[in-house]
Amino acid sequence: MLFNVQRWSLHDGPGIRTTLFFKGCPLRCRWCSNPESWSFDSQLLFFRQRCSGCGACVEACPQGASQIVDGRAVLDRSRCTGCGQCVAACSSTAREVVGLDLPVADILRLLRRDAVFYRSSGGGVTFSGGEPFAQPGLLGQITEGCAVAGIPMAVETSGFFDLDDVHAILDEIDTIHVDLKHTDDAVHRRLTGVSNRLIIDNINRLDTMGRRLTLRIPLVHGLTDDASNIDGIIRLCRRLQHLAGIELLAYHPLGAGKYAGLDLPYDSSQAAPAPEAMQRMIHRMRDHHLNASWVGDLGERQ
Ligand SMILES: C[S@@+](CC[C@H](N)C(=O)[O-])C[C@H]1O[C@@H](n2cnc3c(N)ncnc32)[C@H](O)[C@@H]1O
Ligand code: SF4
Ligand code: SF4
Ligand code: SF4
Repeated sequence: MLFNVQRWSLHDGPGIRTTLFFKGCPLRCRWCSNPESWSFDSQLLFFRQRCSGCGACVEACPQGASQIVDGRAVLDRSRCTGCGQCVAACSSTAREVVGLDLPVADILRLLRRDAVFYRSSGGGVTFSGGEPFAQPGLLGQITEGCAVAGIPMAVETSGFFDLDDVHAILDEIDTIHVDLKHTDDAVHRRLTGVSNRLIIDNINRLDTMGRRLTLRIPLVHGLTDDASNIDGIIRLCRRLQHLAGIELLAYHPLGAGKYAGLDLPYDSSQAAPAPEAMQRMIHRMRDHHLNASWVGDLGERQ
């Protein structure tokens, strides 16, 4: 299952791209801008502040998951299956379903239709998410179809996957972006819910296999921008033989509203490091002959 298909994307790899966002992720990064990607199942986003209390969703719901209480709709998530039947009934755009269960043939048709733009711009398809490697069956069928159609492929991954399971898929993918959120395992567990050992192991294995990868670091002030993390990343990167570059991503709060729509808590005190601190990190990495750049909110590179 996907949760979004973004055409004309300019920042998820070279050229003009179509980005496929895969649903489902084993991590829970505190700052994640795509919390609707976490669950592998279809889900309802419910924006309470837009609700007029008309009651149409109560009629439409086959599960009895919606009720009107004090003039506003209340959603019982334990009953909601994310079927989306209430969405069309709601004239206030208070409801939205995330989850696209598209047949692979339709996805490939869409990509082939955009292929003319890939050819003229050096672009292609990018697999993102969520964690694209967490759905190896779907990803494998799409990569197979893209390989036949000659569509260049890129991936944005958390690095948290079983490399042995996805070896053949990786062989088809041209451009690899792997995140590393923190080099300290205990901190990584606290911030993302999982250990970083598999991620670091995969980065090292990909490098040993001769794969050129770009390492991405999301920088959240006070969480991932500490000197020990930057030093740890420098140490790791200096050992890699095929590193294409390091991209520092400054935290942005663009996903904040979706947490409320999913009834998830969000820490709105999170912030990006100051621009001067970002520049210092870049220079420190460059002092170690690493090809580091800063990618801003809108994908602009500095
Ligand atoms: C949404 S993720 C999808 C790929 C994969 N799940 C991962 O984390 O690498 C794509 C990129 O967005 C970054 N990202 C996620 N939330 C962010 C935020 N609030 N601010 C800046 N970058 C963020 C991730 O670090 C990752 O490099
Ligand atoms: S998504 Fe389906 S189950 Fe959930 S509230 Fe709407 S109609 Fe009911
Ligand atoms: S249909 Fe929409 S506006 Fe009407 S009660 Fe339900 S959520 Fe509120
Ligand atoms: S790994 Fe990516 S998609 Fe998963 S929680 Fe972290 S930022 Fe979000």
